[in-house]
Amino acid sequence: MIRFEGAAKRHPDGTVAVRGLDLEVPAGRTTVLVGPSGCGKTTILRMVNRMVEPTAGRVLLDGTDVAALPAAGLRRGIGYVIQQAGLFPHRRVIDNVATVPRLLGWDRRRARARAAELLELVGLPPETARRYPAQLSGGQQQRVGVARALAADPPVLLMDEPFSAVDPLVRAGLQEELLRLQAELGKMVLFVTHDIEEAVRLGDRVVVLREHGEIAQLADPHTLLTAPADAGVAAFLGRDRGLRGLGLRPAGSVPVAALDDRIAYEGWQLVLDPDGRPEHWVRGAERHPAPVFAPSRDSLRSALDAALLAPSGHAVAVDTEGRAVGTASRAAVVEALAADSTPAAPAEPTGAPLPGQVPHAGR
Ligand SMILES: Nc1ncnc2c1ncn2[C@@H]1O[C@H](COP(=O)(O)OP(=O)(O)OP(=O)(O)O)[C@@H](O)[C@H]1O
Repeated sequence: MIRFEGAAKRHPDGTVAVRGLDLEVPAGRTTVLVGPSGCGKTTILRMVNRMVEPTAGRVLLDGTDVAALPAAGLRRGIGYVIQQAGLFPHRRVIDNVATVPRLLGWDRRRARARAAELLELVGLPPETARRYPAQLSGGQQQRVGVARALAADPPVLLMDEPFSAVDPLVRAGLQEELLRLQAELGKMVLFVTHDIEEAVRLGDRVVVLREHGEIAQLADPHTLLTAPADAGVAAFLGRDRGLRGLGLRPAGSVPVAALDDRIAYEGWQLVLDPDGRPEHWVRGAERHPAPVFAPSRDSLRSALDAALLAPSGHAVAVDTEGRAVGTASRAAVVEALAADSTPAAPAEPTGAPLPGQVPHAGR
């Protein structure tokens, strides 16, 4: 387990990158740090392998303060994957992957055999082994980066935006591969991304950060999407951000409940204009716009946006004329996402989807 105890980083110029983080990263699971640019994600990740030393607090790895461990040895025991893979350009792919085993004193033959095994594990054809990194595609280079990080079978993998430099299709393939690998290997993965779709897809737990590495919410993806902690998190999940893959899928599968005055929308009441078009959600003196989606025309993305941004937690479904026909709760939208993303699986009769099902919503 990795444990951050009041871990903070203040740069010499006074910039506070991370104000003081308390966080536990459990073994065998994938924990994703997500948040806007500059919120401190990379800084937090690098505190683990001592590429950044905290200016206050500490980071414990399985109970030992990493500051007490020699940096080189610590890093050999932690896989590290970065954007653009960071491969050695003048070494062949096989020798890139064999680097850490060689540093650990393995003979060349054994290190190369292990490297060949790993290239296969990450889905690279054997002929890529003899090539140089520049002779591979971006997606293949990222796979080599993952193979290299796994070479010494480290219990911990740090991944810093590892897939953000490749196009969306390749990226989806790499994410798929990581899910498969993780199901097989069960590493302690700490993964950084600014993409909420990637976060909910890969994470067993998602840590939404705001400025200075402050935790806005820590939850499994299902909880995050159905019960964002506050308006800031909802806005981050909602409009303009991530979950783009959902934009291609129709919202027709979202179950819409009939409008009913008796439903308590957490105290909010929906106000319609004389033609039946939604105007506002009103609660006492509070008044908020009522985000809508048209099931016949809009995407799941629009339905999710509307549900996340509605103060009542319910999106208003409208017909093609914009008249309200019913409402859909956040949970209903998220369940539609989960159902839609697992068409091949036998249908679960009832109950909320488990964490781990919903994260694959982007597929
Ligand atoms: N050497 C430095 N000196 C001063 N400020 C720094 C230094 N390195 C990073 N920072 C600042 O610390 C903050 C956190 O940086 P960090 O790279 O951890 O953010 P991030 O969330 O990973 O961002 P991004 O998503 O853009 O990569 C930023 O405001 C950044 O400008």
